[in-house]
Amino acid sequence: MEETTIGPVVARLLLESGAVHVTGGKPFILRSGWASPVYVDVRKLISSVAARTTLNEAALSVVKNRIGLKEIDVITGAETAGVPYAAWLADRLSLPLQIVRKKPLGFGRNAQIEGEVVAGNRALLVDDLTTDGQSKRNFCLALRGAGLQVRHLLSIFYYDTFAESRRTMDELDIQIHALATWQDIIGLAKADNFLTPGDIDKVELFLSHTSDWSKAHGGIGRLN
Ligand SMILES: O=P(O)(O)OC[C@H]1O[C@H](OP(=O)(O)OP(=O)(O)O)[C@H](O)[C@@H]1O
Ligand SMILES: O=C(O)c1cc(=O)[nH]c(=O)[nH]1
Repeated sequence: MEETTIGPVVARLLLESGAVHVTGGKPFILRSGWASPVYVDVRKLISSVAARTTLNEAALSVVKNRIGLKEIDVITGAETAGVPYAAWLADRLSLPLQIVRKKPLGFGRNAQIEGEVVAGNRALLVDDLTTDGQSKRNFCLALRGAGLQVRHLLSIFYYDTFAESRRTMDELDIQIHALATWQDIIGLAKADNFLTPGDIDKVELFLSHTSDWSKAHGGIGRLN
């Protein structure tokens, strides 16, 4: 897939599937405690065979053109929503698959990484979405603790508005490769009337003043 078409194509999938929710009332509370007027439910796409084909094409282009096929030994899906996308990609690339859990299972082998772990292998971490990157820190540290190398993250959707996520990626020395960001969604929503002008204003205000908006609506104002 052409590099320049990936963002708009994936944004269209998200908008057409109804994955982009803008609240008319109570704000959404996100994983880290941010309050938000929007919630992108990327998981919606796992049920669509057509979306699967498109996302696979987009992900393949990203791996080939931005990362390099020879740079990856294993595809690692992040619990929960990253797993299907990772499995599809591993299949297309004929690479091994792993799952990284949010925390060790707590019984049995007490494993946090499922599948075969080969120390030194270069893992491509795959998740459905990235907001402030705190889950990625957790996943990445678990993988590195097990001896894997992690330099690249493939995120189907990336907010790309939280200063915290950029800082986290820098600290972890990870490159994020997103198939779509808010810029793609807003651009398409404006061009094709997917969202009302009022909702677009609401989202844009949140995206440009994320922590203030969150704090004023009952969420956190910064990460602890
Ligand atoms: O913290 P970030 O790195 O910015 O990413 C946000 C996380 O929030 C979601 O997971 P969540 O735990 O809500 O749900 P899931 O178990 O369905 O994946 C999403 O799948 C990301 O893993
Ligand atoms: O950060 C989150 O928890 C989050 C945000 C979002 O838009 N969608 C989602 O599934 N999780």
